Amino acid sequence: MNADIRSNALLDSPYFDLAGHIGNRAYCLHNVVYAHATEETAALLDIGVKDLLATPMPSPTVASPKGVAFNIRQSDPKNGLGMFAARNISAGGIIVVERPILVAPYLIALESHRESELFTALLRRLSPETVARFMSLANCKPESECDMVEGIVRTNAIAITLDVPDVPHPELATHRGIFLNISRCNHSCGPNAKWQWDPVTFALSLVALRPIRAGQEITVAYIAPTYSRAERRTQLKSMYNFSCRCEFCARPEAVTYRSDAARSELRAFWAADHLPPFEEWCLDATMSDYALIEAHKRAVALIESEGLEVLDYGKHLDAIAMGYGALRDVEQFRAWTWRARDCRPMDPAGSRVMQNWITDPETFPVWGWRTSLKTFPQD
Ligand SMILES: C[S@@+](CC[C@H](N)C(=O)[O-])C[C@H]1O[C@@H](n2cnc3c(N)ncnc32)[C@H](O)[C@@H]1O
Repeated sequence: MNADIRSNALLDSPYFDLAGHIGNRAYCLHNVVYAHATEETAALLDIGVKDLLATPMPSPTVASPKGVAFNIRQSDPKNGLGMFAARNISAGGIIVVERPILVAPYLIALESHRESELFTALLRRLSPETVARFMSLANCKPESECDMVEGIVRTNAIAITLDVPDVPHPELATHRGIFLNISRCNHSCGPNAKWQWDPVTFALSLVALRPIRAGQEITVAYIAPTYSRAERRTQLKSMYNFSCRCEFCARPEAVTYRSDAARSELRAFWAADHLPPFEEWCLDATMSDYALIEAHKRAVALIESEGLEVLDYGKHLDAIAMGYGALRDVEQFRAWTWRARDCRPMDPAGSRVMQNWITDPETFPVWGWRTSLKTFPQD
């Protein structure tokens, strides 16, 4: 393979300088080796990138739940197959942890090969069962655009970042992976799950963003969901060739108008200058006691109405709890810390710390900061 692609012997060194070789890439086909696992992954990698990856890859730090939490079956007929909850799943719960079957750079500096030839070469390194499952995945691309293998990759690839230096060349870390189960998740503009990639263990977790009832479809967002309905639909059509049929796109026009405004407000929420930093609010008596708390509560309300827990929901809950802690409001502090703790069931260490704060609020690191520190600015 390398003979046909531009090669550079320098890249074969594990200590090579990643910068400076952008115009002279050499790739290799590589089967990733996992510790204590039999999953198979065929990867097309820059040779230098391959040498920087751990081998064998360590075991995932989070495991798939005991007993299958999902099944794959027909969704709305026009949406094809989808992933459905096999039992009730709580917010923050792991639905499945999966290794990719194929990995390739997001951008491949090709001189003579077509992408589809590279993907076909990768498929030859996998078992017939895995190849058959790959070939059964959805293909949204017309034949006039690309062949079936490339169409399947382009329909199902999920962006992943490898554990290699990405400065000043982010493309060296930026890759795409194909996952046999998680690829079956359909898109929603108010998704109830999200992808969480761990580059160190090469594992993708699917995590619930809010409680999902048994039988409900599990959805993710293929694109940033804060754009307007019209913008989202244009993007989904051009990237994945479908007209979104999620419940948020199906809302009546008047609701869509409010929804677009809410999403735009959420997109701007963390922008610089929008809110004073927490320490500044603690010190400045000219600001309302509730300035920060009310802003974050509004964001929480907008997120809940739009189904956008994917947008830092936990960070807003933390900020509200912190605000009440700084004001020494025991009751509200406990209530919001409880909520912040409940959206992190997979973080036992963090949950324990929060539980201690609920039991004894005075141990919260910024307890009473605003009530004891706030001063009026001097002229
Ligand atoms: C990655 S696949 C998802 C799984 C796919 N439904 C299957 O049968 O394997 C992406 C394709 O699913 C369909 N799809 C996903 N989300 C959809 C939605 N919200 N509305 C309509 N079609 C959707 C589209 O055909 C899209 O190109």
